[in-house]
Amino acid sequence: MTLAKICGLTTPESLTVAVEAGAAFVGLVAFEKSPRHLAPEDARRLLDQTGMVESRRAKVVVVTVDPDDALLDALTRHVAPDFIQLHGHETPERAEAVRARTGAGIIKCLPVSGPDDLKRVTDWAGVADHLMFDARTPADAALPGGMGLSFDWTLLRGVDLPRPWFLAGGLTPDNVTEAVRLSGAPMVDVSSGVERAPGVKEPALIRAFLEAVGTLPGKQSS
Ligand SMILES: O=C(O)c1ccccc1NCC(=O)[C@H](O)[C@H](O)COP(=O)(O)O
Repeated sequence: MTLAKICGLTTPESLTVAVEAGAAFVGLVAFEKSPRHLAPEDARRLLDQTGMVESRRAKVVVVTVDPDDALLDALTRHVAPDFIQLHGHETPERAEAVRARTGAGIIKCLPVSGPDDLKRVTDWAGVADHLMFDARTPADAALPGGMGLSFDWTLLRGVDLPRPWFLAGGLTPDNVTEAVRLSGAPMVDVSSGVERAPGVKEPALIRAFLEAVGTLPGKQSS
């Protein structure tokens, strides 16, 4: 079974659709430059509005970019996420400190534009619970993720990876089947591919994406 994360959810409607349609992970973005940004208090309100605090029907992931301790403390207090996704230039040492400070699991995103980018994987073997491979955004891009950009999925095929991993970047309901076939990904992540405008999720696209993922054969990730 291929597992899916729907990222950048900001409304009760889209969060509910994602969970009910089978997302294993739901992502909330805590990064002020993002159109999907939620302050910790707003993230908590969203979880409360959808009953997610009690049910935890999907794992809650908060996406951060080089978070400082004040943000981590606020996220822990208000959200208590299952995972913190590190989407910046964090080192393995900083990731260990984030885990110790928050008690959350760690998803480390590694940007990919070519085969050399996969060499960094070994640094994260004993540190991250999950890895994420996302398209490297241009140096002048507004955001380091959530840009709808993809990379050569075949780079990941047959690569021995030390942790369960997500394929991310430019996935859509129409291409996710091919992306998993070419990469061998056990888990997939999407944001802009299920939006009608930046930061505005489209429930029908969330359902279509999760339906496509649900039909995939594949390895069960842990
Ligand atoms: O989504 C954002 O706004 C964002 C901002 C800053 C850092 C990371 C961000 N998103 C991280 C994700 O996990 C996205 O789902 C991932 O980059 C894939 O995005 P997309 O290509 O739009 O599907």
